[in-house]
Amino acid sequence: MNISIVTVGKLKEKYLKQGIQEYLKRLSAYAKVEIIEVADEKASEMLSAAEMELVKQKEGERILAKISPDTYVITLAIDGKMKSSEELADSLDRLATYGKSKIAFVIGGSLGLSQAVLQRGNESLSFSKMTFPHQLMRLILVEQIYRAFRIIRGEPYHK
Ligand SMILES: C[S@@+](CC[C@H](N)C(=O)[O-])C[C@H]1O[C@@H](n2cnc3c(N)ncnc32)[C@H](O)[C@@H]1O
Repeated sequence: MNISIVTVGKLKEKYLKQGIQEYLKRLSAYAKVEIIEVADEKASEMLSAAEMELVKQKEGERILAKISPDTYVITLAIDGKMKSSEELADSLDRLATYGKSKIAFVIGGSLGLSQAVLQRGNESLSFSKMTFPHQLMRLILVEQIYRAFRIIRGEPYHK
């Protein structure tokens, strides 16, 4: 299975980089996982609603340019569908069974995802009703993908 995680902006914090690298290393036993970063737009605190839409639209175009037509896309959004770790594992297992070998998880920038990206998504996944910083979301996501593979393989992992 080829999994890409399409994200907005460069990851700066060392502690997040280290955590993500650790899970990518562990995941290499189960799948090819790559992180694709697209450039973020400068977004000051003072933007109008129209300007915020434009930021999301521009970032969205960059995201969509990285996704091939045959990719199954899972957008991450606060108001997406919540799943347990077992349900996420089951979804990934089913996708593999039905021949969907290319999967992209998409994390928005500080203002979120554009409508165009949400519409491209085959499903939308929520990690709770809370808002997480997009850079921390990467770490949470790679851990949950790793957990999903351990569950699929029936391998022990702390609860
Ligand atoms: C800082 S959040 C954006 C907040 C923005 N107000 C919104 O509603 O999308 C940046 C990105 O992180 C991801 N994210 C943050 N919290 C999330 C959650 N609880 N569930 C799923 N994705 C989340 C989403 O992809 C979001 O676009």
